[in-house]
Amino acid sequence: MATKATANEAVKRDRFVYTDDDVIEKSFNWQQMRRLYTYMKPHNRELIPVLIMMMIGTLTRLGVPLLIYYAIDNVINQKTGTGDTSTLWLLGAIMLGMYIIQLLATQYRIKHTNIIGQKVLLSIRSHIFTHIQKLSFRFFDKRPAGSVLVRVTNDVNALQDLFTNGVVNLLMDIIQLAGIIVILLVINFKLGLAVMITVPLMFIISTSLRKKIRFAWQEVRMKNSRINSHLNESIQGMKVTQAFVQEKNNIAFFEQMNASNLKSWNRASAMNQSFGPIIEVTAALGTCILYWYGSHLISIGAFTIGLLVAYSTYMAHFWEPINRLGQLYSQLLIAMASSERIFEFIDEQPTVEEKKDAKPLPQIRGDVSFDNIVFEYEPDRPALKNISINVKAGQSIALVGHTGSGKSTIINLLCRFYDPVQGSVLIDGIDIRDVTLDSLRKQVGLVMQDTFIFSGTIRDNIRYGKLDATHDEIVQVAKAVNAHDFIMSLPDGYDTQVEERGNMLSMGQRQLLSFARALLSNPKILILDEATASIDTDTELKIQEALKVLLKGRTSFMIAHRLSTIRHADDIIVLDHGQIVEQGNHEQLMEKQGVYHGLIKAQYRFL
Ligand SMILES: Nc1ncnc2c1ncn2[C@@H]1O[C@H](COP(=O)(O)OP(=O)(O)OP(=O)(O)O)[C@@H](O)[C@H]1O
Repeated sequence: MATKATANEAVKRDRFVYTDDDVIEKSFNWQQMRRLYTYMKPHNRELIPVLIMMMIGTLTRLGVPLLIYYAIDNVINQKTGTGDTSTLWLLGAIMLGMYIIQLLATQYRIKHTNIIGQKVLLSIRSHIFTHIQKLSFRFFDKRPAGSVLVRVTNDVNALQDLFTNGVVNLLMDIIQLAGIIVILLVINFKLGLAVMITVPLMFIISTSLRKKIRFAWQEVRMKNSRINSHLNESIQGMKVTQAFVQEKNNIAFFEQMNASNLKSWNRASAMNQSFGPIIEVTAALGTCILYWYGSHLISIGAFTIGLLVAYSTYMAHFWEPINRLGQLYSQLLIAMASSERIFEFIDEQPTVEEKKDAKPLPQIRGDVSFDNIVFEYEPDRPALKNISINVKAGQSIALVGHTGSGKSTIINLLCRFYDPVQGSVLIDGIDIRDVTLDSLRKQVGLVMQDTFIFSGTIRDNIRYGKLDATHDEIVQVAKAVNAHDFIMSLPDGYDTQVEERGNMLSMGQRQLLSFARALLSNPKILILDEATASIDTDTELKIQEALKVLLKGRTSFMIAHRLSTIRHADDIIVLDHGQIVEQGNHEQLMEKQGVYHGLIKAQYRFL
């Protein structure tokens, strides 16, 4: 039965709300199974020796009790307890040989099913990762980074058991179980039937108890993931927590979560512990029937001691396959939910797609026009309304306006992170929807406000703009944008390792690095999302000088906040609620005493 892991439940206390929207189990679905199998298919050939080894292992396991029966009934004299020693030695040696074969076959099977399983997981993981690289911004708008991460890690890992053990074990268990049943029935039909009363019993107990145990562990997992989310949030927001003196509140909440987790763990663990004894009692019931009815059959001469021993050995092997089949069922249900989420992801198509006949954008001059653009992120909530802008190659454009007025949206459309609902964006007169995404984005450089610094060295970070750049080229661009001096003052110069997201660098330094990165990639069109954070006048001067170098000979679009940047722009576009309300250079707009004049005056008021 599908289990919605309390989808709408939320842990709620003060500001903390965590929803559990993860469905851990789903009912069995053949179509999905078939789709999962496509990842397994390329490894079918590798599976053949594994299956052969599995067969050898199972057959030897089934053969051993028959040897015991033969030794007791045909070699050992039951009155004197003696027998033909050489035959007994021979039987012992055969049995030992069978055990060794069984051991080797099992080792081979486990090792190789694990290898194949890991290969399958690897191909699923890389399929998802490759797919993510192609998805459009619209997709990421809807999903927090965490949920994307979970797909690549947890959901793929959840398939691990199924691929490493599930498939081969299923076959092995069915063969072993069927083999034992057939042997027991052939030897003595009535006794076979009598002792097999325990089989359905074991199935029922195993599936119903396991279901309860599964749910109990799911609760533990859910609570664990809540704790992880809370931990993550707490660590990321530590500065804010301490600044607002919320530590005590945080600790209390964490303790409450921890206590609840422990309670669930104790419950699940107690259930787990009860599983073994209950099954043992059921198995003992089978043994009782065997000895009671078996000894009766022996007394009337219809059965032998050797067969009785063989029967009890077989019955000891009953439980393993039943147990594993039950486990496989749980694995399957979990795999259904995980694979559904994985496939939902893989089926997601990029909204910004390259046309089939898209051609590479030729080397551009840098003319840009927005032709009557209408755009909306959400239906019926236009973010841009009838925007028309014409920019000549080499001009610098400043986009200004209140927050939410549509500045970043214009930039998003120019990079083709989204497509307009109406109108078109043209570069050198070519509609950007007609060219390949690669060739477009290679010629449009983007310097973001939140400069992303990857973990690695300073040199690697600059080189991100042109992977084959030489050291000299890197130093040259760093010098040109005034970044060289600060880089050389770092412990290892260009080889200094910057930690994830560049926390060791100041805002201004990060911005200079991103300028160097952009200059190295040498795009004809440059987009600059100017950082708003106040930086000291010295750095501001450095940035201004760097900007002059950077913008030379390029068409530039700047989301500008600093007056020093705006003043020098060839054209200033003032946006309000997704519309252009004013356009002109600084002097013209100041003279007009309109929205721009108001914005500039407001900025001065704070200076
Ligand atoms: N990913 C998104 N999904 C839905 N709506 C969005 C998205 N991004 C922006 N918007 C909305 O579109 C409008 C324009 O946003 P945009 O980011 O272009 O403004 P902006 O002028 O760049 O603002 P800021 O100066 O604060 O960066 C806003 O109303 C915003 O709420």
